[in-house]
Amino acid sequence: MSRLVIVSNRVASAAEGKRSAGGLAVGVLDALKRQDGLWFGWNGKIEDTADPEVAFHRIGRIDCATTGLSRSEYDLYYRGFANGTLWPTFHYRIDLSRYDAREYAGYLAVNERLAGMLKELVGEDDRLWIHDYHLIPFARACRRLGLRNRMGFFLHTPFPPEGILRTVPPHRDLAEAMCEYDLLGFQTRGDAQAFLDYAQRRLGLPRDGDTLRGPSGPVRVGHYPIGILTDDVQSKSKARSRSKLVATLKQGLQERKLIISVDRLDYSKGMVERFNAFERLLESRPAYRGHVSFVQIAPPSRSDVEGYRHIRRQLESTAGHINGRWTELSWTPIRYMNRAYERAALLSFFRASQVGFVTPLRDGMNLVAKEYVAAQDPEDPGVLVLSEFAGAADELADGAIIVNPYDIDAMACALDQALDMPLVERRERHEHMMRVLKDNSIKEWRDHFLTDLEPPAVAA
Ligand SMILES: O=P(O)(O)OC[C@H]1O[C@H](O[C@H]2O[C@H](CO)[C@@H](O)[C@H](O)[C@H]2O)[C@H](O)[C@@H](O)[C@@H]1O
Ligand SMILES: O=c1ccn([C@@H]2O[C@H](COP(=O)(O)OP(=O)(O)O)[C@@H](O)[C@H]2O)c(=O)[nH]1
Repeated sequence: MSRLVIVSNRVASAAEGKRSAGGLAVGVLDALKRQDGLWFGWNGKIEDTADPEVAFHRIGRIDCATTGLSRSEYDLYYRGFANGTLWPTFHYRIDLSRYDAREYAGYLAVNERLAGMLKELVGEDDRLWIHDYHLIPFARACRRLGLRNRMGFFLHTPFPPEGILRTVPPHRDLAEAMCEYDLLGFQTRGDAQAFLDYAQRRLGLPRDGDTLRGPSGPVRVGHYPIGILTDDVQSKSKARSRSKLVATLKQGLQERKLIISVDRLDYSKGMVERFNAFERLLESRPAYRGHVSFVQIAPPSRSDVEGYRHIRRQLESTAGHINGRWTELSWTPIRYMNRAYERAALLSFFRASQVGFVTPLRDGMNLVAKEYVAAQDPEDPGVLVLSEFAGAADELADGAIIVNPYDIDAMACALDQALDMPLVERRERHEHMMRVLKDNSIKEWRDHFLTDLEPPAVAA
């Protein structure tokens, strides 16, 4: 029988429900919960052994197989090409991107090693679903080893337009490697279109509707916006709304309104601009001084990559400056926390807040935006202020207040509008967004992708 085999750099840890601060692991775990399958990838550890092995653990019905990375693999593949070159470029930050041919060679080598390990674990009928920018050449490595399985690839980040992609020297090799998959999935129509444009113009591939004629066969291209377990988020946030943590949060607020943001500490998330917008609100509308608090939860991420160390210093100094200027004996305007919370706790914080402030400069989807909406009390919902550059804006534009995260004044106005929005309008907007989230939950994401991965029916 055919099994679903998921391959991603990040695999959820054995203790399901443990703190997890990344959307890919959260999304894949939710998608696999209802189905038997195998999930293969990195165990998150640096292990200096000449002969890395595969270890197995189970999360519910899911078998997980993981392996370590050696120090040099970690440096070249994860810290180097994946997060020092591809991540910034795919988020339109070519100023933060660098290129080193040795890192690219290391990236290819890790893909080959992982493909070799996976070969021993899969049957010939298994469907392979590969995730994210770490593993672009994975299908090509598998094909070279003789694997003929159907293979689909889903990119969780944005895919940039040609002019930006071409700043990565091996751009052509990467795009050709993408054409070894049977199906390529992107978060938004715009991302899918950017890839199709590149493949047609630069690789000269003929196109038939949503399918490219690649050198090794047809490559179907589509967009599959990742969703959440909407009902589950709703019930968890309600169940936790009377927890000790929420009581502590409310005690600290003392009836003040709460603006909340949650992001991995990443330069793509637009946190400096967001802090500045909050300060602009205090400057321009004095009535809010002492009456609104902003909580930013930002667990550290990839802290051994230079761009991340820099943004951390910048945020510390910006938050310090704003709090130094505005804090009163009984009120601290920004509470900036570099720690992760369990997801259920975050959902209960969302429900206790009046505004979800989600303003990335660029983001593949941003699951926090969707979780914020689903976590609200439908009778008295908070308002989502959302960047137009988050993938989630394609679906939530009619219910959220959409902002340009580079426009500090406009973001301050949006906060004012959100804090002051009448109940009737908040309910209408929330209802609208909930319909969208229920119609495109994580189940639809998985089912649409896997249906499209099936081979086309052969005419009798
Ligand atoms: O694995 P890490 O290096 O610790 O980083 C965490 C994950 O970050 C990124 O998540 C993306 O996927 C989300 C779900 O589709 C999406 O909402 C978000 O916009 C993306 O940024 C990254 O793409 C993952 O590979 C990482 O595991
Ligand atoms: O302290 C934290 C911070 C984040 N998250 C979860 O991590 C995911 C972040 O996904 P998102 O798509 O917003 O961004 P990413 O970090 O993947 O770029 C969401 O499900 C959050 O609820 C969490 O569980 N604990």
